[in-house]
Amino acid sequence: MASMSVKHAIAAAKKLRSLQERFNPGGSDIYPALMGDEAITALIPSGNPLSVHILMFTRALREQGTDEQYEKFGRRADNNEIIGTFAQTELGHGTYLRGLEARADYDRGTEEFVLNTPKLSSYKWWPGGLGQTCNYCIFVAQLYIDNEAKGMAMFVVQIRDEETHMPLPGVHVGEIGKKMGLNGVNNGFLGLKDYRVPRLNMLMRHQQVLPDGRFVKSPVSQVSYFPMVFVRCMVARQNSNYLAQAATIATRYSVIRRQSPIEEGQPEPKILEHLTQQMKVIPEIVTAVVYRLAAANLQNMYNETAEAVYRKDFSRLPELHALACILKVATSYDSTYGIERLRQACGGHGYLTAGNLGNIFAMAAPACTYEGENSVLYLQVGKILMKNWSQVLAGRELMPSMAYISECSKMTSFPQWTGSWECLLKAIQYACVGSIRLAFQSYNARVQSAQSQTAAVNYSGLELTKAAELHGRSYVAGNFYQQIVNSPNKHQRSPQFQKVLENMLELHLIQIFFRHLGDILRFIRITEDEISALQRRLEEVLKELRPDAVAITDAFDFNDKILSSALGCYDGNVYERLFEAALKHPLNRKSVPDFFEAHLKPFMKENADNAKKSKL
Ligand SMILES: CC/C=C\C/C=C\C/C=C\C/C=C\CC/C=C/C(=O)SCCNC(=O)CCNC(=O)[C@H](O)C(C)(C)COP(=O)(O)OP(=O)(O)OC[C@H]1O[C@@H](n2cnc3c(N)ncnc32)[C@H](O)[C@@H]1OP(=O)(O)O
Ligand SMILES: Cc1cc2nc3c(=O)[nH]c(=O)nc-3n(C[C@H](O)[C@H](O)[C@H](O)COP(=O)(O)OP(=O)(O)OC[C@H]3O[C@@H](n4cnc5c(N)ncnc54)[C@H](O)[C@@H]3O)c2cc1C
Repeated sequence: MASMSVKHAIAAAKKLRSLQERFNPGGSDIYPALMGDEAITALIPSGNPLSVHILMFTRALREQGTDEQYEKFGRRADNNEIIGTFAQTELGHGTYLRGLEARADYDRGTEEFVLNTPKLSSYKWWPGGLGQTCNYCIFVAQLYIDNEAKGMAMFVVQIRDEETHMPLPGVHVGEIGKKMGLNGVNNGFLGLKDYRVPRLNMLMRHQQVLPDGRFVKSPVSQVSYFPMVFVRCMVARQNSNYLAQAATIATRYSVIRRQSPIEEGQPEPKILEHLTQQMKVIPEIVTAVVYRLAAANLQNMYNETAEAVYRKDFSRLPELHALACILKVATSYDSTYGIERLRQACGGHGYLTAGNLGNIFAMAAPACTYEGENSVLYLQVGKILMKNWSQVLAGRELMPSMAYISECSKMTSFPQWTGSWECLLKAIQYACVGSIRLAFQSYNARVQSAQSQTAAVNYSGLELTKAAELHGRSYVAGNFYQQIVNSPNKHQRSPQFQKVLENMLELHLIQIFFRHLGDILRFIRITEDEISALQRRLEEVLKELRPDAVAITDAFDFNDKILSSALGCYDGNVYERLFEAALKHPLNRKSVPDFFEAHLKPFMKENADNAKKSKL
């Protein structure tokens, strides 16, 4: 599987090169890489072994290395002359980066770093492509000078000979084993023993070690985390894509499959005529659209921030970090749960490999873990919200994506309930700010009672993650509302198209309202009649969107090869394709399976003989 994946990945990487040249000659725009990676990823159901090379290795060399280091290593990596990965996570640590055990000791006598993974738990473990594909890596280690820890640093390390691909002396490298999915990615392990690299193999754009061993600290230590921020932005887009693929499959199947008359004596309808089926499928279509728009926004913000960081302007880093965390978590959670809901909406056939929904789930699900485990990132955002609430209390302005927090903090009560879109959006934001205030009271009380910040974060963790989740909902719903209601190109849309978009906004806001009704009722008084009115509107907007469901998913424009699903094929010949796939199964090559003579027949005969004996 790994070699097939590498073959496909190389073919797609060549396509990526032509995309890059067509869309952005010589540029470093992310979109061709994004498209290329999506194409590669979608065309290789077992995952793309070059993904981390494309997304992290090349980018770290460009953003963390000096111009000279880019010339030496980055250009060859961009040109796929060398293939690398990003080796940060260890067998013993993934989340807690300050606990990483791999070390780099500076030897001023030879102007080299001596790299070691001192214990088994220090082995790098998980990096994509590390097992067999890569001959280089970015090796993340704790930097030591005269045995004094200086923090994390990144090193360009060659792990295999470029001609023979043999592991180099001092390198212990291999595959970590079968996974739930992505088994074409050859995630690997790496141990280094007294492995020496020249001083100039440490990426030194932001921090330096001088020949005499003097250390020049980075102006902003967090800039070394920047490669992860990019991938979190990527995950937001990639996972909204996975959800869109699954929604396309389930929608097409739901207008082919007929089951259970709605009226006695009537013919069996398409299953998408059942209201409960509409509630399983249509909200997922809308969620895919909502996150694709949010991810595009985030990507633009990433590009702007990356250019600023390149100019040593780090001012936008904190906001990008917060948004990248919140969107990575929200899209990976919602896409993973949404794909499983869509699989279930396809009944038994949804469980067949020929439907491909299981594989799309297996591709989407690990994003809840990699690039920052989701609940850890929610806690990270919770901490940032605490900091920003202190700013609100001090009357200071907040970053643009948190401006609503200041506005809501000035409201003494929630205005008269109208049920309008603005009202629904404000209700979600108001509940978020109420949750932030409560979390802050708990967190601050703990800090005031002499608990350390880290301990206070831990013991306030449930309220911090709730506040973070609602902040994510507020940001995503607010972005969608702006794009539908206040977009500058709204006038270019046909009235019919605008109506479909507004129906999607109506559905998204009502769905989020009902999902967080408990959180909202904690801070806002809403009557039973007002809630029942929203229930009616939910049923109504599902009915309104039902005729557009296929057209919206067709507009995602996934061809049959990308969907790779007998349930979601464009021509709708589901049963013929399911049967065709079944007949291809190896067990159908013979009428009598080999196990009959070897196992089944003796087993049945032994039981028959025993039955006869027991009658005698
Ligand atoms: C294989 C896939 C195939 C197909 C799919 C194709 C495409 C799909 C897209 C992507 C998938 C492709 C590849 C994925 C491969 C996966 C790679 C990895 O997983 S790489 C390893 C990822 N690891 C992590 O993310 C580690 C998580 N941990 C952390 O980030 C930090 O430890 C944590 C943030 C939790 C804590 O940071 P720490 O410095 O220890 O402490 P603290 O929280 O106090 O923060 C201090 C200070 O720094 C600020 N900060 C923290 N992080 C960042 C950041 N990233 N950027 C900017 N600022 C940051 C933090 O806010 C705080 O600031 P203040 O001091 O409070 O001001
Ligand atoms: C498919 C895949 C590809 C990957 N590719 C790469 C790669 O290319 N390069 C790379 O370096 N890494 C890679 N990783 C590793 C990934 O980054 C880590 O798995 C991830 O960062 C989580 O760390 P961990 O596995 O150590 O989990 P842990 O951090 O041990 O998490 C286990 C549990 O502990 C909880 N926990 C941990 N810390 C805290 C805390 N402070 N507060 C509360 N709860 C906490 C977590 O929430 C989680 O529930 C990959 C992983 C996967 C699954």
